[in-house]
Amino acid sequence: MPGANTRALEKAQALPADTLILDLEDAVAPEAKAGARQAVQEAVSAKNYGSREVLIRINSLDSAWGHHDLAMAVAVEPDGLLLPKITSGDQLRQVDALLDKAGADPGMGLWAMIEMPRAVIDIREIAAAAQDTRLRGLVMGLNDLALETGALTTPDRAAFQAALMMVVMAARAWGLLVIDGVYNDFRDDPGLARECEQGRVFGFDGKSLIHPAQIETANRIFAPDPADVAHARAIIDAFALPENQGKGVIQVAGKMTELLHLQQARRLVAISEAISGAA
Ligand SMILES: CC(C)(COP(=O)(O)OP(=O)(O)OC[C@H]1O[C@@H](n2cnc3c(N)ncnc32)[C@H](O)[C@@H]1OP(=O)(O)O)[C@@H](O)C(=O)NCCC(=O)NCCSC(=O)C[C@H](O)C(=O)O
Ligand SMILES: [Mg+2]
Repeated sequence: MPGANTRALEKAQALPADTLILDLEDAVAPEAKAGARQAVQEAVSAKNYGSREVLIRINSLDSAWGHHDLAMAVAVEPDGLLLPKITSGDQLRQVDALLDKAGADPGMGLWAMIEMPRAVIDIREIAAAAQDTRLRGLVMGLNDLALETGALTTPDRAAFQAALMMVVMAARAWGLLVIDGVYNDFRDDPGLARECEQGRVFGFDGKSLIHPAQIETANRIFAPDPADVAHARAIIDAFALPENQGKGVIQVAGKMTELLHLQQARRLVAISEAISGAA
């Protein structure tokens, strides 16, 4: 939500979203930047967002506002910073070093917007910064990617599918979370649902949203299916049986089930339990 929109900042206290992104970048006009920074500072300091994770999207450090945004964020300690238009791992290292120098809480994570052609091409190098920085996740920015590439945004996102999958692959290779881009037509619920389904098929952990009306759909589609959770529990129980100790492959409900499926099952159950715990 735009940092300049104080009604949205207030409304966010009751929205059923896992994470709130308070934006100081593209959703805020240049003349409103200082006011938005002040509003975000007050909103985050008040600590009224409960268990929702709070990220502040700061302006680029190359802009007139980036360093002021960073200093404010260090002071109010959000859960993380979302960095726009990242094109290299070194940019993440630079912010990481500034956070350390400013004495930021080591728990404050970094998230990178992947929205420039160079970011997609160099995604492997950007994601690898997870090894030596606070990088926690990647967020697709398809509005900027469309602007930069000239590619058209169609309902099947054909022009972006390769990029989307490259980013998911890189995130998984380096143990990062990965969030799909926004759907601009916030009154088109079937369209949003279709895009959430596609994002889920591609392996995204969730979807970034721009309007409260989009939350229910995204939560429904990205939440684990109860039947899948039940099957995951059956896999965990089956591998725990004494007769299956030391086995690498067993059958569960008629399906070949290997240790990698056990790993997947544990992840699904953990997500499901996190959602019920937060509800
Ligand atoms: C798109 C909007 C400008 C529409 O706003 P509005 O016309 O006010 O919508 P509504 O009248 O339907 O709003 C109903 C109520 O909901 C509140 N509201 C609206 N949006 C939000 C929000 N994002 N968070 C919290 N609350 C919100 C309104 O205040 C109304 O409240 P009430 O008074 O109680 O009725 C607007 O939705 C908006 O600004 N959305 C977010 C835009 C944004 O943040 N853009 C940046 C992120 S997208 C991006 O970064 C793309 C990426 O970088 C890329 O390149 O792709
Ligand atoms: Mg963008």
